[in-house]
Amino acid sequence: MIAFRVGQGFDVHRFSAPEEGRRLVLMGCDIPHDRGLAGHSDADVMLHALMDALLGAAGLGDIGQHFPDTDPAYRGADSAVLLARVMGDLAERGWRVVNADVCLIGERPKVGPHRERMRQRVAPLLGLPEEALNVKATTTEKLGFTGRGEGLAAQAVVLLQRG
Ligand SMILES: Nc1ccn([C@@H]2O[C@H](COP(=O)(O)O)[C@@H](O)[C@H]2O)c(=O)n1
Ligand SMILES: C[C@@]1(CO)OP(=O)(O)OP(=O)(O)OC[C@H]1O
Repeated sequence: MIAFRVGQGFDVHRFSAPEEGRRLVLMGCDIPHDRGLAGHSDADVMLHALMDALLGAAGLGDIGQHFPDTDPAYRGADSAVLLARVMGDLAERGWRVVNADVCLIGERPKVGPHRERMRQRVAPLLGLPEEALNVKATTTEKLGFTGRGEGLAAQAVVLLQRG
C-alpha cells in the first residue's frame, strides 16, 4: 500500500559578530556575507529546518534528539553530512522524498543569486531532481529579529512516500 506523510520544520540562528569570523553556510553552500550564523554545528539554518521536516514526516522526532548540541561530536558539524544520515534513517524505513520546499526568512543575504547552487547541492542528497526541490526566501519587511538583521529563520515542508 502506498503511504504519504507530510512534515514541516522551522529553525532560527542568530548572527555571530563579524570578528568571530564564522562562515555563513546555507543549504550546504558557503555564502559570501559579512558575518556567519552562531551555532554548535555549522548553523546551516535552512538544512536544519529541512532535516526537522524530514524527521517530522517520518515520525522520528527532531534534530536535537538525533544530534544533541551537548555532544562534542557535532561541534562544527557539516549539516549536509547530518542530512545524509537523516536520509539513511528514512531509507531504512522505506521512505523516499517526493518534493521539498525550503524558505529562508531574513533581509540579507538575498537567496536569489545562490538559489540554483543550493538546489544543485541539496537535491542529490534528497534523491530528487532539482525541479522537486524549491528554494525561496522572504523578508519580514524589516520587522522583528530577522528584520533587524539579528539572525535568520528558515521553514521547510516535505512530502514523503513509501510503497
Ligand atoms: N533573503 C531574501 C529575501 C527575499 N528575497 C527575494 O525577494 C522577494 C521579495 O521579498 P518580500 O519579503 O518583499 O516578499 C522574495 O520573494 C524573494 O524572491 C531573497 O532572494 N532573499
Ligand atoms: C544540528 C545541531 C547539532 O548541535 O546544530 P546546532 O548548531 O546546535 O543548531 P540548532 O538548530 O540550535 O540545533 C540542532 C542541533 O542538533
